[in-house]
Amino acid sequence: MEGVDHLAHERNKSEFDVDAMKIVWAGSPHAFVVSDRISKLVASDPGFRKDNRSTLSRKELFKNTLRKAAYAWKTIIDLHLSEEEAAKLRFYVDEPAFTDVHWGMFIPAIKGQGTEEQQQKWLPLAYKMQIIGCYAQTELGHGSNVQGLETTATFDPQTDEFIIHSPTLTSSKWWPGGLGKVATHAIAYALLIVGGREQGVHGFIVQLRSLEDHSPLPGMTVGDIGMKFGNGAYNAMDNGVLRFDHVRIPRNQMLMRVSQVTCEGKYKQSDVPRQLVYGAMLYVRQTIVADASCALSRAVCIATRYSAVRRQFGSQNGGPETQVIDYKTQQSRLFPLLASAYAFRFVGEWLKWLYADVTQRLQANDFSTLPEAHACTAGLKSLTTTATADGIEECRKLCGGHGYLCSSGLPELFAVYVPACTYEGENTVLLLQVARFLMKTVSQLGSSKKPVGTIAYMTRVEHLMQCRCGVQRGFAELSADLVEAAVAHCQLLVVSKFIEKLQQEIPGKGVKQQLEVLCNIYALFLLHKHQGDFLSTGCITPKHAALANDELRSLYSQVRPNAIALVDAFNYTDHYLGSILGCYDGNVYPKLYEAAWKDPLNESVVPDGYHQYIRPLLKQEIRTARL
Ligand SMILES: CCCCCCCC/C=C\CCCCCCCCCCCCCC(=O)SCCNC(=O)CCNC(=O)[C@H](O)C(C)(C)COP(=O)(O)OP(=O)(O)OC[C@H]1O[C@@H](n2cnc3c(N)ncnc32)[C@H](O)[C@@H]1OP(=O)(O)O
Ligand SMILES: Cc1cc2nc3c(=O)[nH]c(=O)nc-3n(C[C@H](O)[C@H](O)[C@H](O)COP(=O)(O)OP(=O)(O)OC[C@H]3O[C@@H](n4cnc5c(N)ncnc54)[C@H](O)[C@@H]3O)c2cc1C
Repeated sequence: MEGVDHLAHERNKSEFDVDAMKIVWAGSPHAFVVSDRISKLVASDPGFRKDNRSTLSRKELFKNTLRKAAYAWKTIIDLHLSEEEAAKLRFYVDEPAFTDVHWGMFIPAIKGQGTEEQQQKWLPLAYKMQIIGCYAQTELGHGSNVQGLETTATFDPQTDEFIIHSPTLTSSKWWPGGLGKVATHAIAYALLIVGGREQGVHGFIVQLRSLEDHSPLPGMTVGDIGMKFGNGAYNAMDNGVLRFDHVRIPRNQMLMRVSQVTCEGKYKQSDVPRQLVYGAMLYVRQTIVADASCALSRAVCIATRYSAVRRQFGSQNGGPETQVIDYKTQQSRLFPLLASAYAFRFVGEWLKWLYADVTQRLQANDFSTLPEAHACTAGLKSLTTTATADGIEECRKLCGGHGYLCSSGLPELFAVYVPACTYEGENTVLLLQVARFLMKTVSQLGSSKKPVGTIAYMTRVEHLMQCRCGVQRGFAELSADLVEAAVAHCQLLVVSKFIEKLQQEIPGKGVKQQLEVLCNIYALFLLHKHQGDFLSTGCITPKHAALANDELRSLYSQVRPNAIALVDAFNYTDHYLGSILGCYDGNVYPKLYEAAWKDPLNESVVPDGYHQYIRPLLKQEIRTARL
C-alpha cells in the first residue's frame, strides 16, 4: 500500500525523543541542519540517481561517475556551498570517485608537507580543480613497506631538476585512485638520491597529463589497473598504474617542509620529524574512522527495519507470525552492531578533535603527541574498519535471502567498504604499529617518563611493570599476541570515549538513557566475546561472566521497543540508503516485486540466446547446433 507507514507501530513504541537523538548523532544542531538539507537536495535531484549502478558496464559506470563529479562540482559552485556542505554533498552522492583522493590526500599532502611557497603555488589551483591530483605512493612490489619503494628521484645539479624513474617492473606505481584516467598531477613518493647517496622516501609533485588534451606527458606510461571486487561499487574509481622513464621535474617540486635539497645538491633535514612525510595518512585514517560509523549505521538501519518487517514462524491461532527482530538470536547479532555504530560515531568525533589538536601542535613545532596520534589513528582505523566490514556482512545475513539481492543495498555497500581494511594501511600492519607504541610505553614504565593521554592507564596495570624489561625482545615471535593486545587497547579507547560522551550534558527526553543502554551493550558484548581472555587473566570470575551475559539479555530487551527509532535517528534518506529492505515506510514486498521486473533480463519474455542454446538442448539438436 503506497503512502502507508508499515513501521508506524514500531515508531509509536519508542521511549525517547528521536529528533534530539538526531542532533546527538549529527554532532550539533548546526551539523544536523546542514546534513539534513544536503541529503534532501541530493535525494531530490535526478542528476544524482544511483539505483541503476549495478547494471552498468565498467565504461558506462566510469563515465557516469565523471558526469556526477562534474555535476556535483557545478552544484557546489552554483549554490556557493561551504567546504562543510560540499563534503556532505560528496557523502550523500555516495559514489567513490577521483575527487576523494584529490580532496582527501593530494591537498592534505601539500598542506602538511609543502613549504609556504609551495602551498601558495599549488593549493589555489587544486582548490579550484584547475589541476586534479592523486596520491601515488604504493607500487606493484611494495605497499605496506613504504621505505621499500623503488621509484627513484635523482637530483641533477646541472639542470636543477630531479629525474623520476621506475627502474623495475615492481617499481611501477600501482593502485593510486584517480591515477588511471583522470589525474593531471600526482604526489609521487620516491627514493631520493642526492650526490649518489640515498636519503629515504620523499614526496614529489609530478605533472602526469597535458592540461590541454589530457595526453600523458613524455616519459609516462599510465592506465587503469582493471576491474575490482563487486559489480559497480569501487569500479567507479580509476585506480591506476604508472611508470616513469627518466621524467624531469624542477627541484622546487619536491615537497620540502620536512627536508630540502639545495641547488648545490646539499640535503638538509629540518628540525621537524621525518614522520611528517606520513602526515597525509594520519589525516585520512582519521576520516576513515569517522566514515566507519556511517557505513555500519547504514547497514544496521537496513537490517533493523527489515527485521521488524519480516515475519517467520510463531503464528498463534491464525494470527500474524513473529517479527524476526523479536527472536533473541536476531537481537544478539543485531543490537551489538547498533551499539557499535553509535560507539564508532563518538570515538570518531573524539579522533577528529585529537587530529585537530596534533595539527595545531605540529604547526607550532610541538611534536610531542605525534606518536600517540599515530597509534590512535592507525589502531582505530584498523579496529573500526574490520568491525564495520564484518558488520555489513552480518547485516546481509540478518536479512536472509533478500539480503543477497543487489536491491537490498548490502552487497554493494560491502564491496565498496571492504577495501577500507586494506587501503590506507593494511589492518594487521597498522595494529603492529600500535603494538610497537604500547611496548615502547611498557619499556619506559617506572622511568621518569610517565605515560599520559590514552596510555595513562598503563601505570595502573601492575603486572605490566613486571614484564617491562623483556618487551623489546621477541617482538616478531610474539607479534600475533601483540596484535591482540593492540586490539584490546583500541577497544578500551572506544569504550572510554563512549563513557566520556555520556558524562556530557545530553538534552532530550530519554536520549541519555538510550545511549547508556547502548554503551553497556557495546562494553558487555566485548567482555562476552573475549571472556576467555578475561577469565584466563583473572580479571573476572566465571560468576562475573555469567552476570554479564544475563545483563546483556536484559539490555537487548530494553533496546527492542526503541530499535526502529534508534536507526531513524541516523536520518538517512531512502536515496542514501539505496535499499528496498531498509526503506523508511517498510513497504518492502511490493517494492521488491516491482524492482524485479525492471531487471534487464526481464525486458523480453524469451531470453536472448534461446534459439542458439536452449532450443537445441530441448530439441535434442545439440550435436548439430552452431555454438
Ligand atoms: C562524485 C561526487 C564528487 C563531489 C566532490 C565534491 C568535493 C568533495 C569534498 C570533500 C571530499 C573529501 C573526501 C575524503 C575521503 C578520503 C578518502 C580517501 C580514500 C583513501 C584511498 C586509499 C589511499 C591509500 O591507500 S594511500 C597509501 C597508504 N599506504 C599506507 O598506509 C602504507 C602503510 N605503511 C605505513 O604506514 C608505514 O610505512 C609503516 C608505518 C607501516 C612502516 O613501518 P616502518 O617501521 O618501516 O616505518 P618507518 O621506519 O618508515 O618509520 C617508523 C617510525 O615512524 C612512525 N610512523 C609511522 N607512520 C607514521 C604516521 N603516519 N604518522 C606519524 N608517525 C608515523 C612509527 O611509529 C615509527 O616511529 P618510532 O618512533 O617507533 O621510530
Ligand atoms: C581500493 C584501494 C585503493 C587504494 N588507493 C591507493 C591510493 O590512492 N594511493 C596509494 O598509494 N595506494 C593506494 N592503495 C594501496 C594500499 O594503500 C595498499 O594496498 C595497502 O597499504 C596494503 O599494502 P600491500 O598491498 O602492500 O599489502 P601487503 O603488505 O603486501 O599485505 C599482504 C599481507 O601481508 C601482511 N603483512 C605485510 N607486512 C607485514 C608485517 N610487517 N608483519 C606481518 N604481516 C605483514 C599483511 O597483514 C597482509 O595480510 C589502494 C588500495 C586499495 C585496495
